[in-house]
Amino acid sequence: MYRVAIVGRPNVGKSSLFNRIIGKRKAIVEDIPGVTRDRLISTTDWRNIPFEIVDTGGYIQSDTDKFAPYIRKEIEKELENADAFILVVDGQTGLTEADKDIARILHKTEKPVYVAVNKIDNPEKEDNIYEFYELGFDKIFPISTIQKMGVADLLDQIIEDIPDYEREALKENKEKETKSDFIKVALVGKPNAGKSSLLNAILGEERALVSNIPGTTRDTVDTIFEKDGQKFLFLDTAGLRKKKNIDYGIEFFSVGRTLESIKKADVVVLVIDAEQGATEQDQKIAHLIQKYYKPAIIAVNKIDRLPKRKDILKALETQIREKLYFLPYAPIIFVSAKKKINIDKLLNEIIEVYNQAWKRVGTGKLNRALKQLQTLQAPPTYQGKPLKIYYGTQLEGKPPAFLLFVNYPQGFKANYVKYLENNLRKLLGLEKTPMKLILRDRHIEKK
Ligand SMILES: Nc1nc2c(ncn2[C@@H]2O[C@H](COP(=O)(O)OP(=O)(O)OP(=O)(O)O)[C@@H](O)[C@H]2O)c(=O)[nH]1
Ligand SMILES: Nc1nc2c(ncn2[C@@H]2O[C@H](COP(=O)(O)OP(=O)(O)OP(=O)(O)O)[C@@H](O)[C@H]2O)c(=O)[nH]1
Repeated sequence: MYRVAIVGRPNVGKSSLFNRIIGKRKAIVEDIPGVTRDRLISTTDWRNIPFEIVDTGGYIQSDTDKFAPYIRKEIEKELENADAFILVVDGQTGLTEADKDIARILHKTEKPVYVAVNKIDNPEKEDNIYEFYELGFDKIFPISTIQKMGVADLLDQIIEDIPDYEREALKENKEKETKSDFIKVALVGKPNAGKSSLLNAILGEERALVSNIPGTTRDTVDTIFEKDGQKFLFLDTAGLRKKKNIDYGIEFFSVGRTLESIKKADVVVLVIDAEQGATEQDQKIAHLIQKYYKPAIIAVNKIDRLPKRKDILKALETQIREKLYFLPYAPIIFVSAKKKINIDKLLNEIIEVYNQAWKRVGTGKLNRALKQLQTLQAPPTYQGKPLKIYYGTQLEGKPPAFLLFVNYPQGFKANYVKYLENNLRKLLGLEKTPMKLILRDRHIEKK
């Protein structure tokens, strides 16, 4: 996903801007190796276009140039990761040496840089932005996060500069993802959920090969496992096979490692402790799964500890669905690693979910479904004109992504897109996989 990083010296209002952009959404801490300060990240959208926004955090509470080395290191890390930058500066203080330092680093990249001159709380102060042209960037916006001014214009410009989605999607596919012999599985979950036990239950008596797959990070160890002719590759199982003694705080949960496994996986198994139900930490991991559009299974472990009553399981399922409402496609399976309950079922579900993620839908079938859904519930109007979906086509690769050509992409509100998504899942047999709907202006095609 397109990633926009907020950078700037301390106290200019980076966090205020970040919070204004994400609104009521939740941010999670992103763990980047080598970075000294926490980074907050959230997926958000503007005019229906999703993107990621990162708050690179404050650096050091000092206004001397002593913090320059830190800033340099942190921003240089982000130069690779982000697709665009918002350089926040303080319009009341004016241009500082530290701003220039940061600008110098940002000039190393070709990626777009937007200068947000913050604390312009009064339109009369807009002239304060001119001195910032010295930084060498021409997209400069007066904003006030406190007065809620200027942020929309800034976001409009950012969105406009995002390269067209289809090209992006195709570029991803060029990395040539093909359906391989192995299903790469990440077993993730909070400490003590039972990941190690579950892996052992899966491996059972059968001898698993522990392999060091070349090209992956040096210290990861993956485990190959084969059952009834289907090969599975369990990712990063070193920590699961040999217990590590890391004391995760209750508040802080390091997602770095988990994130790496999730990114690599074909299917993510999120292990949840049945006695606790879905917790805040599970929610954080689930957000990552969703963010990377990963097929997933929610394995509710330790059911041997619960009384064998249908209503209890039902209530647990409801709690999990509510808490992890943004992963509606992930099947829930109740398992016990200890008593080996439903282990085969879990493996079969991994295969099923994997196959759905690779499913190809014919253009005829897709367009009949789109037509049917528009007839059942017509899209709303936009600026007095009826919205229309002309036709759709599936993009290459997984998970299923559909490009829909419409008259006004910006007019389609989230609830109608959700309606389409939910019902396309049913009509196309994609209930267990994430899916992307990309709305595109039909006229762009002709440009
Ligand atoms: N007047 C005014 N003050 C603002 C505005 N935005 C932020 N501030 C104030 O500026 C100060 C710093 O804001 P933060 O958002 O914490 O700045 P930051 O860049 O994230 O700071 P660090 O975490 O130290 O790097 C706070 O006291 C804010 O209230 C604004 O638009 N106008
Ligand atoms: N009753 C019961 N206990 C289980 C089950 N699965 C795991 N446990 C217990 O839960 C505890 C944690 O299990 P682990 O497999 O070490 O959990 P983990 O998720 O790998 O933990 P970390 O390595 O800390 O991330 C151990 O005491 C296990 O014996 C289960 O199905 N039933």
